[in-house]
Amino acid sequence: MLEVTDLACLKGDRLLFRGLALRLAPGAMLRVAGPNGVGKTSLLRLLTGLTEPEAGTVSWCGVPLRRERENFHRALFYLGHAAALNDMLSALENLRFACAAAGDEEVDEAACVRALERIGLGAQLDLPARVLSQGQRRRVGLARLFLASARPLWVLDEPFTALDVHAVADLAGTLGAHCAAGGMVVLTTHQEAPFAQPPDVLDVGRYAC
Ligand SMILES: Nc1ncnc2c1ncn2[C@@H]1O[C@H](COP(=O)(O)OP(=O)(O)OP(=O)(O)O)[C@@H](O)[C@H]1O
Repeated sequence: MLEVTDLACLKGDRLLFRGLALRLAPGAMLRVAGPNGVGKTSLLRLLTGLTEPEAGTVSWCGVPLRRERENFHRALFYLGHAAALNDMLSALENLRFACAAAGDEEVDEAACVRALERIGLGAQLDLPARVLSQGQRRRVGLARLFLASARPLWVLDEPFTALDVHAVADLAGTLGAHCAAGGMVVLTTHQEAPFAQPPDVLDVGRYAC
């Protein structure tokens, strides 16, 4: 269970939002909505513990994040809005590096190959990231979803960006299946996706200062 109470976010000398509250139970999917610049990415970074709130608390299983970091990070899969790839490394090497950096020690090369094949990059495994298209770069990051089923909380910033219509539908199905299995998803997106069960929506603009 992820719970947020009375959250405020300061950027520079500007208070973006305050009084924001949410609760995410197993099986739930939440879409964080609002116009450009309202603070969606900033909220996701607060939810993942990457940044500290100006006020309020983010709790995981009833314990504030600042006292729960290790357990929380084992439970979290976070995908930022930029595809953070090393252009010199291949798609497979990038995925293996991302898994190692996240502490997924049990993930071996064969599992990474299967994940990349599952996401439609079977023919690009050994291509350097610098020659991949934007959608293919996005897919390298998303391939980790197929290795992260043990992590209940998925926080995804614009996961559909640059994906074609089939990949959008496939990803929507993957996220729905994760929730149906008791996982939780928080995402931002500016585009509609064909979810079988429409996610709950949190409009950050309601809390804007
Ligand atoms: N150091 C800073 N000083 C002042 N404002 C900042 C600073 N850093 C970020 N901001 C502002 O914080 C706001 C929130 O940015 P954020 O990326 O969270 O928005 P967003 O809702 O995710 O936008 P988008 O839909 O465009 O991705 C923006 O208006 C941005 O200009």
